[in-house]
Amino acid sequence: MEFGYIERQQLVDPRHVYTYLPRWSIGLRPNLNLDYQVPHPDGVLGFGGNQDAILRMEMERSMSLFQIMGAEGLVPSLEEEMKRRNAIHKLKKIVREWVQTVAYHHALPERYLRFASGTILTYGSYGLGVHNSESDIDALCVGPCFATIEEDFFIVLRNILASRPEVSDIHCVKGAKVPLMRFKFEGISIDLPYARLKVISIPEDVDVFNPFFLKNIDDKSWKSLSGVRANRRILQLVPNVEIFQAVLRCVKLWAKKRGVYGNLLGFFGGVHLAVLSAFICQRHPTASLSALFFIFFKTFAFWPWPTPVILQDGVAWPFIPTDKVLWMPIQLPCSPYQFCHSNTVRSTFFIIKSELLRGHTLTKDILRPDFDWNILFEPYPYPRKYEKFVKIFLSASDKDELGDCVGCVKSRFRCLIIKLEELLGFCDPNPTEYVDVDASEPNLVFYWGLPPAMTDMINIGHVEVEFLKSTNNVYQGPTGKLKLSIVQADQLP
Ligand SMILES: Nc1ncnc2c1ncn2[C@@H]1O[C@H](COP(=O)(O)OP(=O)(O)OP(=O)(O)O)[C@@H](O)[C@H]1O
Ligand SMILES: [Mg+2]
Ligand SMILES: [Mg+2]
Repeated sequence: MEFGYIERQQLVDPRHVYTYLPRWSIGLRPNLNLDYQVPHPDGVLGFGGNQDAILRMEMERSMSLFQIMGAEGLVPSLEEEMKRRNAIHKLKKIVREWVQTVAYHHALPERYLRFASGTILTYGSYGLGVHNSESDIDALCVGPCFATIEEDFFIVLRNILASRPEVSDIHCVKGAKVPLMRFKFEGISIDLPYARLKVISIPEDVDVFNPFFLKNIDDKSWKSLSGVRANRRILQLVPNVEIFQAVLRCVKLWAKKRGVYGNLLGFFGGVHLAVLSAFICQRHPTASLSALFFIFFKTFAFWPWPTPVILQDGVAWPFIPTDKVLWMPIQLPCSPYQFCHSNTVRSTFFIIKSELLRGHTLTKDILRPDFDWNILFEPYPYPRKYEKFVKIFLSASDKDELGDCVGCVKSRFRCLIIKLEELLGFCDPNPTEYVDVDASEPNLVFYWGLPPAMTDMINIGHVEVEFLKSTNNVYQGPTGKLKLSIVQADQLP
């Protein structure tokens, strides 16, 4: 059913053979050299034929995408939106008061005291306007020169937040590339990194591109600011923000349904998909939503990786070489033009590629009368595709401890994927998180697909020990439990 009509294509176009192969076999094959060219703008869908009819069809396809977005709850209700705005408003107030407290503790002279201020800048999916009711709010706390990250942010502000009735589940993630506090504010997940500027007074909507505010800032602050700067640049570069938001929502939905969303597992993160979507929107300023979604697949299914994807903004960027092997380099559109951090490994690269090819195969006949978007968004059927899975079971005596332990283990998932890849040649890290309701302790479970051959030969106990060693380097808190085992498809929840 799923690929019923593709069979015909398979006869004429050998590259569609790939869509038939299980994900695990794709990586074992040499790359086909496809002489592919990015399609030319507008009207891409209608080669010849009646232009009016084509436009009408395109509009219909775009409308059904909007309906799917609504049905999937991708657009938050007005009430949810107000709740988020209110949370940010309150957070800004807390930050302003915190700056005053810290200024007082640091004995800031009276004449400066009344100017001392800080602010909150939102970014991530919320900043781009593509969040849904489940998304976190990525909020950068911007503080003045005298407020340190170690004491004033991670201790004083943390205690202020912890004492508020709206705040729960607060964790400090100090060891991350971008150190942050993670907590719930009135039930909404907040990621709160910190940037310290070398000024005393910070305007509420401080210009993150103004060199005056960026002078002499430390490395951590620079990294924290880069998220906000990248997001704002993306919004400046796309020709139509609303269409870009719709494309990105659709692309994220597709990636989540097909199990290729989650940077920690080696798949796309929000920022990667934002740059890829912006890239398409920028090159096709007048194309409709359905056309852009089609072009997205057509472009990236055959992208000559590792050629980097670079959003143009009128200046020729230097190509910044890196010593790390990058499978899918995607450049951030703001100085210093680094690549988005990525955990992609060989397995996840080929999984992403195979899903992009599937996307292209399914959307290239978008104007067919019986075309249906729902097939594109069908969840990836793991239990049908793999016989064996590695089960990763994490548990702890309470929810807080589990939160810490999960954060740490997830940050080391790349090591585990690489280990399994070394032993078995392939691993499909399904990002879905399950809970074992029969277990007595709070827990979280992952099931990653494995290739059929050789699974019986690996010593999963040994893999567990090796993986635990790698997590011990980053996790010194009270220990949660980690158990790896191999299970059959029919043991999946
Ligand atoms: N791998 C990365 N490389 C560079 N910047 C990143 C990376 N991951 C996150 N960021 C920055 O942090 C922001 C928030 O990341 P987050 O993981 O919350 O994604 P998101 O786009 O908000 O999607 P989601 O809806 O899943 O939360 C991104 O928009 C980006 O600016
Ligand atoms: Mg986010
Ligand atoms: Mg986040």
